[in-house]
This record gives sequence, structure tokens and C-alpha cells, in this order.
Amino acid sequence: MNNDIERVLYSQDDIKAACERLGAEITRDYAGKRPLVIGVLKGVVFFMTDLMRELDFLTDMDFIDVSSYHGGTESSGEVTLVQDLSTDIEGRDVLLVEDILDSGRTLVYLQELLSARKPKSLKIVTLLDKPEGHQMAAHVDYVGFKVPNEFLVGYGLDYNEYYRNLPYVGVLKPEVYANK
Ligand SMILES: O=P(O)(O)OC[C@H]1O[C@H](OP(=O)(O)OP(=O)(O)O)[C@H](O)[C@@H]1O
Ligand code: HPA
Ligand SMILES: [Mg+2]
Repeated sequence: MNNDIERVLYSQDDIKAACERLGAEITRDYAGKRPLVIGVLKGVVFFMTDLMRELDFLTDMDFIDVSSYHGGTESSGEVTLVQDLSTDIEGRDVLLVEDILDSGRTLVYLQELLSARKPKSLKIVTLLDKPEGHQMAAHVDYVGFKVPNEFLVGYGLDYNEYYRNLPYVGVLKPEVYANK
């Protein structure tokens, strides 16, 4: 698996430090509140579990599963809702947690979907933001790292559903997905 990685962008230690920094900032901003934390499956699983443990307030969590890459390296352009929330978010302070903001389609879709359900507030945290990938303007409130315009895997991010379990974020060698 490691032979398919061109270079490591963020090590386990880098990611841990980012989770601690974001967790402290979010903890300050939500003082006195009990936000619902929503993770965007599947890519977010590792970041969600690490970030949640840095939040020093009472909170519940839920997940929503949406998909648009279908295993490939390019967005299909269409976001599909695979599995909805099980929590009513009306009147709640909601913190949406994403692994990566790339084209922006997923977050624009989720912002529209969730805002229509009338949460009291909706903020978004993403571990990774790829500015050169943006095609739609998605607003995010907290960012871990700004990343270069390359296809990344690891720490939840997949190619063809693989590589999610790498403990770091790395650049996938283009020959792995060339001519696919
Ligand atoms: O900004 P965008 O271009 O929309 O890309 C970001 C989204 O794409 C990936 O999800 P994917 O559709 O691959 O589903 P997965 O999380 O199950 O892998 C990633 O986890 C984000 O949710
Ligand atoms: O760079 C990426 N890697 C994996 N999944 C993704 N989904 C959007 N961008 C990416
Ligand atoms: Mg994916």
C-alpha cells in the first residue's frame, strides 16, 4: 500500500496537532452550547473520532452519508444522498465535519439540505481544503490544512475505496489511477 504513495503530506503527528488546534478553537466558540456534531461519511470517520475527543463540551453526534466520486479521482458532478441523519436538527446548533473540501459540490449540497431543516446555527469544519479544486463557493468556518491540487488518500480519503486506513494523508502516485 505504501508503495503507491508519492509522498506523505501530513503525518500522524501533524494531524494530531491539527485536531488539537481545531478542537480548542471550536470548544471556545461553542462555550455554553450543546451542538450536534454531524460527520459526512465515509471519508470523515477518522477525523470525526479524533476531533470529537478534543471537544470539551456535552455533545451528541450523527452521520450523513453522501457520495459523488464513486471511487474515482473526479467528482461525478452529482451528489447522492446514501443515508440521511437520524436526528431532527431544527433549532439545534449544528457542526458539520468533513474530511476534504475539493470542488465544493458536497458542501454546497449539504448546506442547502441542512439549512432547509432550520437549525439554529450551522458551522462547518474540514480537515483539508483544496483551493485550486473549488468550482462552487462553499463556506467553511474551520480548516485544518490548505492542500495542493493533487489527489490525496489516507486518514479516511480513498481511491476506489482503498487507502482509507493509511494513518497519514499522502499524495497517490498518478500511475495508480492513470488509464483507469
Ligand atoms: O468538494 P467535493 O468535490 O464535493 O469533494 C469532497 C467530498 O468528496 C469525498 O467524498 P466521496 O464522494 O468520495 O465519498 P466518500 O467520503 O464515501 O469517499 C470527500 O470525502 C468529500 O465528502
Ligand atoms: O483528493 C481527494 N482524495 C480523495 N477523495 C477526494 N474527494 C475529493 N477530493 C479528494
Ligand atoms: Mg471518496
